[in-house]
Amino acid sequence: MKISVIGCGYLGAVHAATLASMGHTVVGIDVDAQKVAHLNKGFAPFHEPGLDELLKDGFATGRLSFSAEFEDAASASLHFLCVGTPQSKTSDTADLSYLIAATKSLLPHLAKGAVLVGKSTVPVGTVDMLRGVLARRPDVLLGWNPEFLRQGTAVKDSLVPDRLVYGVPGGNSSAAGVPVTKALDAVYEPLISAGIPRLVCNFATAELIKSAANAFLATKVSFINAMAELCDASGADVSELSEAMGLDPRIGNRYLHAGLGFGGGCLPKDIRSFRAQARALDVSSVEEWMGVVDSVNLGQRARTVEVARELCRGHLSGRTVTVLGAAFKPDTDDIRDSPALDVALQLAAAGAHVTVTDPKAINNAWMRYPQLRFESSTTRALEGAELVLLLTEWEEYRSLSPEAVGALVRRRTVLDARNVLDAAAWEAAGWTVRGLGTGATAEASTVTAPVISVDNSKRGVTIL
Ligand SMILES: NC(=O)c1ccc[n+]([C@@H]2O[C@H](COP(=O)([O-])OP(=O)(O)OC[C@H]3O[C@@H](n4cnc5c(N)ncnc54)[C@H](O)[C@@H]3O)[C@@H](O)[C@H]2O)c1
Ligand SMILES: O=c1ccn([C@@H]2O[C@H](COP(=O)(O)OP(=O)(O)O[C@H]3O[C@H](CO)[C@@H](O)[C@H](O)[C@H]3O)[C@@H](O)[C@H]2O)c(=O)[nH]1
Repeated sequence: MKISVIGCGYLGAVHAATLASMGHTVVGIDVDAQKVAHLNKGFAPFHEPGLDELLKDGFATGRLSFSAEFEDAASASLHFLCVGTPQSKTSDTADLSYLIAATKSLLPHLAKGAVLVGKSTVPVGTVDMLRGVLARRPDVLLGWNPEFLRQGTAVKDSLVPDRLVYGVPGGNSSAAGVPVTKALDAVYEPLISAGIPRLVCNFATAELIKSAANAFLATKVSFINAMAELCDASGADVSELSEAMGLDPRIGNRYLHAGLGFGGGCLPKDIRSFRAQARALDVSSVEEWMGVVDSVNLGQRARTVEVARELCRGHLSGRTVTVLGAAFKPDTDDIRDSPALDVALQLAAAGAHVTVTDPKAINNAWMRYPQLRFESSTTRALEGAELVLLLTEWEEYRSLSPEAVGALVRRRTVLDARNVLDAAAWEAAGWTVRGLGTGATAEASTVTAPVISVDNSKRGVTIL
């Protein structure tokens, strides 16, 4: 099938490459000409494991191309809308202007009877609104096919998704939806043959499934982070609590990892948009719920700064602090609403001398926050630190040697805000280790790690 993918960011570029790998002829359209040029060279314009290989395969077969011209989408019979729906600058609502602009640009190039399917995450009622934009083209068939991929594992999530959801006119029981269902079945034939479950529903349900799924994931994370606060107040350990809770299959251990909380281009803006939708629909339970999930999440960032202050004996001003991690999570260079950078900015605002390092996100972070100091070498970033904060749990930070890092820093104190380090091993190497929710509040405020002078001969030591 000839398919176009409109919007080639973290979602669209992966979707286009995945569809080409399934045997379709795909053109990706994006208004960002630089991104298009990058993609046409066979390289992803962002870090996503496995995507470069998929792009190269797509070009090798001649089935994949990218363009900044909407007319290049004209020969496609099915179009996927994958543009951004960020939080509006002035409220919690999703900004749908990119979606409307993309639909309008595509409109003159849609073949008769073309199928237009949205993948972007949108508030309930968006498809009805888009019908208005398409009013003069009643022949165009609309569908909504929300996407559930995660950055960092986007290729695998696209090739082996947990489920496919189709929003179609009238839902599962209406004849009006059949042509859209058939078209989407043809697109996803290899996945359906492999037994991936597919659910067909009406537009409102499809829109809400996506929002509700993200709201539930965010709820799990904020729930365990609220428990972490309780653990700190009572001397309990949230990692043990979470492990024990998760062994009950009705609860499960995924999205139950306590720490600095969620960030990124999806969960934070999606729960705010969900909250705004609930408010507009006068459903106060969801509105209040999402408000609590959001404030618990942001509270983890404030708590991290407070614990850092405690570990610096009450004063951040003038302290030399190293932040490990800038991306919102490991295996991506995405810094949208990054908890790590939020904390780094708060530490810097409190007067600390902050150095941030990250394996992949330094360039994005530096362009967005030139006021922060960045260092690409982990070794150099750690030299002379009085406090180390592990804020994004990249594998290379999880596997740091406490002895090697200890030789670089001035004070062996680490705040593991992702609760991933082997605290016993670090303590055995003379470190004071604090996590979030490890029940150590009282102890930590009294412990003082020894000050170690920096041995400059260790400069350039590779500790990874
Ligand atoms: N990132 C994810 O993991 C993920 C997963 C599932 C769903 N989503 C949803 O997918 C949508 C896209 O998210 P993203 O993370 O890929 O965003 P993104 O910002 O990385 O990508 C959006 C792309 O759309 C392009 N664009 C903007 N206006 C355009 C227009 N008028 N015509 C053509 N292209 C245009 C931008 O240049 C950009 O490349 C959002 O609704 C998001 O919530 C994202
Ligand atoms: O136990 C956990 C799990 C995750 N996180 C944090 O939660 C955030 C989101 O993580 P993740 O869900 O893995 O990343 P995303 O790529 O943002 O994916 C989410 O958002 C996408 C866009 O809507 C959806 O498609 C995915 O299904 C949904 O998982 C990150 O900051 C993680 O650090 C935790 O703090 N604790």
